Amino acid sequence: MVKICCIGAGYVGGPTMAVIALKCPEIEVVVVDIAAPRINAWNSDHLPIYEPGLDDVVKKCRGKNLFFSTDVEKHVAEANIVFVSVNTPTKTQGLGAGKAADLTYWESAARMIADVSKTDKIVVEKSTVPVKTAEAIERILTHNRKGINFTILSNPEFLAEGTAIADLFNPDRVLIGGRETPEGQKAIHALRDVYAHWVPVDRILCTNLWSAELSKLAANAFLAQRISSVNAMSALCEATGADVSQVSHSIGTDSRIGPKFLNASVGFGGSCFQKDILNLVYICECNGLPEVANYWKQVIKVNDYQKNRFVNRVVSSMFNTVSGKKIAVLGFAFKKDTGDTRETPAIDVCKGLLGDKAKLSIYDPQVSEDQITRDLAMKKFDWDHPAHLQPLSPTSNKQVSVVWDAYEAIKDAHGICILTEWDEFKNLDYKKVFDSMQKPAFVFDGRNVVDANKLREIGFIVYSIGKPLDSWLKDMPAVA
Ligand SMILES: NC(=O)c1ccc[n+]([C@@H]2O[C@H](COP(=O)([O-])OP(=O)(O)OC[C@H]3O[C@@H](n4cnc5c(N)ncnc54)[C@H](O)[C@@H]3O)[C@@H](O)[C@H]2O)c1
Ligand SMILES: O=c1ccn([C@@H]2O[C@H](COP(=O)(O)OP(=O)(O)O[C@H]3O[C@H](CO)[C@@H](O)[C@H](O)[C@H]3O)[C@@H](O)[C@H]2O)c(=O)[nH]1
Repeated sequence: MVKICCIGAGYVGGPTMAVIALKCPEIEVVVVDIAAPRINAWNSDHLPIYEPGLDDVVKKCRGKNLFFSTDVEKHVAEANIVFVSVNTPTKTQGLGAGKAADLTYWESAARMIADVSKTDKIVVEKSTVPVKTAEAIERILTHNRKGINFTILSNPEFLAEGTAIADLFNPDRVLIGGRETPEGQKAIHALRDVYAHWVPVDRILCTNLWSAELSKLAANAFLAQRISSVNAMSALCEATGADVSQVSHSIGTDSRIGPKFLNASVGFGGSCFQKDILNLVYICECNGLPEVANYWKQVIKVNDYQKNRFVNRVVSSMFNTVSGKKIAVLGFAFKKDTGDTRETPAIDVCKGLLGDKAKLSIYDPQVSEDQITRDLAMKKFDWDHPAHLQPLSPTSNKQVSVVWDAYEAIKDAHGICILTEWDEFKNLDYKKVFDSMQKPAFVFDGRNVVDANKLREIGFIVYSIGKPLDSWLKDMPAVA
């Protein structure tokens, strides 16, 4: 029987392994983690992450061929295939701080695999890592081996949060990179056989190790670049009277461009895009390619500009000050259908508004008060971010309340900022909302989810990203 062990029970390890277990009933899958609370949650009725469809998949296989455990060493020792799906955040200190990937967790996992293994293993890089990481990992594994053969593969994950289960069931492609040696090819085939249980073989792409590692960073850079491109256009739309949705639709019908990932927004967030582009920038710099590094860095700068621009729009529209004014923040997660707040644009927007002494009332259906408080207190690494990302003072903490209902957040507010595109924000009773607010009542739609014309008929002053401006907003000072 093939035994798979996955190190790291996070947003990738948990869902990915649950789907492998579901689709491959004859394979035993154990997901291990050093974080006991996370493993306990995976073994409970309240899974540690919110992801549509995940509960069903876990319930179908948990206790049969899917297990969650903190006994990391035992399960790694018993496995034939070990996936490593640990976090690889941006380094915050030392060489490459603010850009390079922090491989501490990866290295410690690799050392542990080398220490506890007694049989040959395929070690699969599931985490997103810098190109050439496999070489370093190979060195760690082979340096410590006692006659054991380790074959390393790169199998980056392309799922997006909020649609993880659908993405895993029906991936555009599965990518497997390996050494061009007989052992490397044999390992590629073994992993391909696992995915071939449900993924058509023509969608399983096999490449060399470095292409697979770099493809992951490249895919995220290209995706994020589309958002920064459309967001840059949104600023120009506001200045000229063009409508960014019409522009996106028009360019998206060109089959070479395609319609997806062209929604203008308050900025992209999530644990991956910024981290992976910074990592790419660092790799380019280390390889003596400053022009290429600067090209990709600009994607992040435009994203910061977009968040900054949104804050400035809010403040300048409200008579150039939000001091003491209640602002309702609807949505804190980085996108809908997830409770994940890593790098959410809401953090920067909230900090910007707090910097101008606003009082915030925040509501998100999936994010807890604890999480929001932690996020707003966290100091962001400042490599060359704009100055609006001000550290939070203890007084500004008192200016934040977190509530469990959108109407409660909105009551008596001067303005509403929609920062996540949760479906429920489209369907609020906006007449009731208007009646409960201070006047003039403002809506700043950072996700273009509301029908701006309908809201204007009710009496709101509405700002939608990249859309023709209300006459009220046109006369306000220029923002940048
Ligand atoms: N989140 C996503 O949507 C996504 C998608 C594709 C790829 N990725 C990449 O996948 C990797 C994991 O991302 P994530 O979002 O699942 O991270 P995560 O932080 O949710 O999970 C990582 C887990 O690894 C555990 N861990 C760390 N070191 C360990 C060790 N030595 N032994 C055992 N457990 C250990 C942590 O406790 C944590 O629970 C990252 O490299 C990320 O870039 C993430
Ligand atoms: O047209 C768009 C599409 C997305 N976003 C924003 O972009 C961010 C990222 O969204 P998305 O890519 O859907 O979610 P992630 O879970 O971050 O997934 C990305 O990052 C993962 C981690 O590497 C990859 O596996 C996925 O393929 C890649 O889409 C979110 O803030 C979205 O709101 C926009 O602003 N406009």
